[in-house]
Amino acid sequence: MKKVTDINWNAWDPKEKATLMFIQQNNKLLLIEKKRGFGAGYYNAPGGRLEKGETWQECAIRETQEELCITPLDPQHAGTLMFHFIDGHSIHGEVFTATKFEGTPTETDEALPIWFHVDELPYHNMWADDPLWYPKMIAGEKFTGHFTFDGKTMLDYELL
Ligand SMILES: COc1nc(N)nc2c1ncn2[C@H]1C[C@H](O)[C@@H](COP(=O)(O)OP(=O)(O)OP(=O)(O)O)O1
Repeated sequence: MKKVTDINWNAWDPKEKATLMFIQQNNKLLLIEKKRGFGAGYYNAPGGRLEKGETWQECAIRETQEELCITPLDPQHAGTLMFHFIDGHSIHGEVFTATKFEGTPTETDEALPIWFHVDELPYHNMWADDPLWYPKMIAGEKFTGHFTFDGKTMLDYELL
C-alpha cells in the first residue's frame, strides 16, 4: 500500500512501537547523530523501541538515558507518528518533549549528541517526514502523522 488513504489507520497493527524524545532549550533542540541501527547516519532525537511492560513515557526516558546519559525531566506528550513501509515493516512512534534534564549529554556507542538551533535544523540528513511535523512540535501544537515509505523514500503522508 503506497497511499496513506489505502490504509485503515484505526485497524493498522504496527510491527514495532518506538519513542522519540526532544530536549528543547533556548530555541535549540538536542538531536543525535544515530551511529547504528535503524536510521543510522541520520540526525534524529534519542529514542527507540518500547519494551514489554513499560509505558511510552518510560521508554522515552530510558532510551534517552541509554543513548545520551541524561534524564529528561517532566516529559510532555507532543504527537503521534505512524510509518508504513511497503516491504511490510511498520512503526508506531510517540513523540515527547522536555525542557529540562539531569546530567551531561555524552556520546555513547549509539549516539552523538548535537544541539541545533530550530532555524538551522539539518533536514537534508534526516528522515523525509521530519520537516513536515517538526514545526508543529516546536510550536507546541499536537500532531498525528501517517506516512508511507519505500525504504528511505517517503511516498505519501497526511498530517492531522
Ligand atoms: C521513517 O521515518 C522516521 N522518522 C523519524 N523521525 N524517526 C523514525 C522514523 N522511523 C523510525 N524512527 C525512529 C523511531 C525510533 O526512535 C528509532 C528507531 O529505533 P529502534 O530502536 O527501532 O532501532 P534501533 O536503533 O535499530 O534499535 P534499538 O532499539 O536496539 O536501539 O527511529
